[in-house]
Amino acid sequence: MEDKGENGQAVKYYRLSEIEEQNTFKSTWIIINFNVYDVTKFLEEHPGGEEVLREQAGGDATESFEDVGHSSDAKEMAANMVIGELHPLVDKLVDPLFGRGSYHSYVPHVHVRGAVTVPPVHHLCQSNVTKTYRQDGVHG
Ligand code: HEM
Repeated sequence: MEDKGENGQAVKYYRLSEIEEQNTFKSTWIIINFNVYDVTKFLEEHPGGEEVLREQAGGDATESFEDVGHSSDAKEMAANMVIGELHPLVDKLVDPLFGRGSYHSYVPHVHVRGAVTVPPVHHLCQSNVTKTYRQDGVHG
């Protein structure tokens, strides 16, 4: 699926299942903040070592990336490795409470358009909260 990004350029969206397959030395992708990074060529150059990247291969590395407190230089380097974004629709049925720990970080991106999966109730509530104000000033 392609779409227009903020700067008008085409954005490539990858399904989680596609990303999960890219976990080999031949092709190593990671997700950070819904962006998909191809770090295959960077493995050996990574100052933190290739092992930490390999451990996150095919999955969501947002938390580990943030925990390290990477410098702004590191963030710039990462920006050059972006190949696309995580697809906004979750394509797998994952138990929201007992499944992968990283599931929750995908949830805010989920738009329910007849999708196979339903975000946890509290997220639905958040997006459905609407306030109506009646003309007599009483909050409905
Ligand atoms: C595209 C993604 C990444 C890029 C471009 C990147 C880049 C860098 C750079 C430039 C450094 C040197 C220190 C700094 O400038 O902050 C560094 C250190 C480090 N990185 Fe990454 N990194 C990436 C992803 C990750 C991930 C996903 C992890 C954890 C799983 C990780 C773990 C570390 C660790 C442990 C260090 C060493 C910190 C230290 O020695 O104090 N990095 N990384």
